[in-house]
Amino acid sequence: MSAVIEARDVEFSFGQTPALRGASVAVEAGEIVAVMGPSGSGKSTLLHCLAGILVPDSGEILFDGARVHAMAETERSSLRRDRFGFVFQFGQLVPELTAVENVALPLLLSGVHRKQALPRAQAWFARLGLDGLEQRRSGELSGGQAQRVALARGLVAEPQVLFADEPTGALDSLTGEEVMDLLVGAAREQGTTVILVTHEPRIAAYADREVMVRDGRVNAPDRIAS
Ligand SMILES: Nc1ncnc2c1ncn2[C@@H]1O[C@H](COP(=O)(O)OP(=O)(O)OP(=O)(O)O)[C@@H](O)[C@H]1O
Repeated sequence: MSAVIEARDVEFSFGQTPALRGASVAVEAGEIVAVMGPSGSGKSTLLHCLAGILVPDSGEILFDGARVHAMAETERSSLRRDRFGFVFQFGQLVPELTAVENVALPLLLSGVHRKQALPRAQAWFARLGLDGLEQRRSGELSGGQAQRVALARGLVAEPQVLFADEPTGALDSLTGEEVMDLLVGAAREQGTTVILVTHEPRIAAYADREVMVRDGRVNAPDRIAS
């Protein structure tokens, strides 16, 4: 099978600080991959390069046959909006909007009319056990509830790839596992590919496969010891 998204020999530095030093990884459609590794090893930078948020200094990012590293910012921005979904450690909900408006946001930004977007967003509330919380603002939600709202926002537009950077990092372990059950269940149902950055083996265990980032490079787990 061929990869839906791939990094080839990617290098990226923040000024003088090298974050990626020839990172390569290929992820197949529908696969759930956990990106593991020590703090500062380059996990988030790799995710940001794959998602077209950062542009590599050298190397290639390929998505569905397209050369993401060579795209103009406007093209990468449409790609992120139309084909990718995102969930971060701290849900990053827009505090001025209600929970249902937050979930509807990616649809509204893609040009879906409010009349269609809000019911589609609404449908996620029952699915994620959030019934009745639609009109709350982020300050009126628990951490676990807010993260489920963020997950719904990441998946509502049925992205091809969901990028999740420590999505359970701010949650207690039980709530974190609930969020992971929902994330994996919904992704499998939609056939969404998931790239999940985590340093917790318990969370990585939800993935089909783990890759390990060390010193800005990606190793298969069985090659780490050598
Ligand atoms: N905005 C930035 N400016 C300068 N250096 C940065 C920036 N972001 C990351 N770095 C550096 O790049 C390297 C890789 O960072 P990155 O955040 O990708 O690692 P990580 O594996 O995700 O770490 P963590 O698990 O702690 O989140 C580190 O040396 C880090 O200090």
